Amino acid sequence: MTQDQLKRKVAEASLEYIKGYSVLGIGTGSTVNHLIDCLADIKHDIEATVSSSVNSTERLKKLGIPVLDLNEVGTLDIYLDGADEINPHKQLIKGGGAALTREKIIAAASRKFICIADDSKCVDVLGKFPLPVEVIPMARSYVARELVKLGGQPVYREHCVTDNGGHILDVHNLSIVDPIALEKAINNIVGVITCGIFAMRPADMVLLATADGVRKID
Ligand SMILES: O=C[C@H](O)[C@H](O)[C@H](O)COP(=O)(O)O
Repeated sequence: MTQDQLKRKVAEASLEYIKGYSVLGIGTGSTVNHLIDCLADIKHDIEATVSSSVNSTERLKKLGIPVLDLNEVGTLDIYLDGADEINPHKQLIKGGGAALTREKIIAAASRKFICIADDSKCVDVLGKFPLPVEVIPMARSYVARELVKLGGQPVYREHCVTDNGGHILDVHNLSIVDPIALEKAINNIVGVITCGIFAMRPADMVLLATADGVRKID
């Protein structure tokens, strides 16, 4: 089975877990794109969504699924999103698609965060995937120097402007043994909007597609 087929499989499996919820938080990325396609079949049960990116918003609206501003909704019952890396504590690296800040806001504002992914995303220690850090553009080189002091090798993601007008630094060579401490340290650098470590607010449940089926990690 290809990685894309696994993504489809886990997206389909996640429908079971959104039954009974009429307002859904929807993430960003290729796994979520499969989920959005699957939502088309059950769109009459969905009152509205809150989306973490312009891309997901456009896809949802194309299907006729309403998208609301998070400010209008308040606390969300459920949020579904993919990940770039997942450790055994359900802590994540996210932001490969540059949507990390809005994703982190929706995750923080949600009672339950279900991460959907294929099993290639599982690691023991986070950091093999270069850590995305969203920065205010004028702070880019200052933040990069501070990230070097933390042991990383930041690389500017050229031609990428986030939905918030931010720039992305992808930080290589980090072995993230204490994800909460590093998340706090990076978020404390002046000019950082947020970093792609989701450790202070990890996923509550991970649905993982494997060649043998979808595994639930609760
Ligand atoms: O910014 C993008 C997001 O964090 C995605 O959820 C993450 O990159 C995983 O994407 P995909 O489902 O395409 O592997």
